[in-house]
Amino acid sequence: MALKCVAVMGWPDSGRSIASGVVFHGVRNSNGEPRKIFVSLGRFSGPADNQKTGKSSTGNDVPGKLCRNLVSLPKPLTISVTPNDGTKVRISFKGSPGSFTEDAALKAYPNCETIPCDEFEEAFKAVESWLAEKAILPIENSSGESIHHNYDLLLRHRLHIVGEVQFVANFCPLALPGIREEKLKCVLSHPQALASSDIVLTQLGVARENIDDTAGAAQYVASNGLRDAGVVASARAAEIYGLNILADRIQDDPDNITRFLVLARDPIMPRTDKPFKTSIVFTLDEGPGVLTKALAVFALREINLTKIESRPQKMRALRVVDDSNTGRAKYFDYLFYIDFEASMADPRAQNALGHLQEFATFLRILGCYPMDTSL
Ligand SMILES: O=C(O)C(=O)C[C@]1(C(=O)O)C=C[C@@H](O)C=C1
Repeated sequence: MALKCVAVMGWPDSGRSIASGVVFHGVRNSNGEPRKIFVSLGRFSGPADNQKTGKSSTGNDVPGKLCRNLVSLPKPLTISVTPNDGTKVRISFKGSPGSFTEDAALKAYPNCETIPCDEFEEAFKAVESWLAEKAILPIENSSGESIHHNYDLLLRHRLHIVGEVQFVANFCPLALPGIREEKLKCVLSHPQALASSDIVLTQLGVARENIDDTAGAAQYVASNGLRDAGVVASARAAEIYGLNILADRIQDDPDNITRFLVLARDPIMPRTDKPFKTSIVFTLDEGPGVLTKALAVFALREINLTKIESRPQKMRALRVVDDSNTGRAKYFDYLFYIDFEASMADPRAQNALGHLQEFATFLRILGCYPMDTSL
């Protein structure tokens, strides 16, 4: 059967069914039965009552049909947009005021109100409970580290990626006023900041102590008046907590970039008039070459991949390949996270995901959002 892909974009019109996504018609299992046929970009919170008419019992558009009222959709959200009523957009983040994540939020939304949270999960929950409109979280660092926990949270929660921010973190050693660097016995900071400042910290010969976030470390040293402890944090943290900046840019790699994701309750409208990226997560059946086949759906359409990450499926980490469970290996089941350079409004991306949906055992679009090309 020929695969037909239809992009469906819509907006909640009565609160019940949020129809914004990509629907793939005509995908069937090997036994000929229709397979679950939509890939959610938005939240399809109600069942598709009538796939033929595209109307729910309440008369709203439902997944399965192209919405006809595209022209009357509300203005799509874009990065740096403030709410219409003039209030500041509220952005939750994990960390203390003065952290690099807050810097990234201010880069994308200069007039935003930031909401510090103790944990990443709390930042998600702040958006889900309408305390914040958006959340921002680090996802990867150019030094090679991915923040794996945040990949897991993206899947566990139903927020949508609506933007990315690339940010060069400028690491500065800070200390109480009057303290010179020779007096420091230890330096406190986020493990990423300590690892990225290895050369300078080794020269100083100081012990290193991990703290949850760079600005939290600055706050701790300042509020406890620690005279033999320094901090690696931002210049803004120095200002907020009354510390002195002893040096600038001590990171081993001056272009050490952290990539942050901006999340919101609703997706934004995919566009083709500027570079967009799409992030997905999927699972595959076990078998030789299945991942190669999955990646080929993008290569065939000349779609560039910018990131691939795999994470074990936490809920069923071990799969028994032999029902008798005698003498056979057990495999980990993996989730594959991929970012690719194409908008879901681009037929190439729709076709690639339609193709992937033919053999992926699970597929979710985490978001389609403008690429940060500022660096
Ligand atoms: O601790 C901070 O200031 C943060 O914003 C967190 C974080 C991270 O999680 O990687 C962000 C960017 C910097 O590279 C260091 C730490």
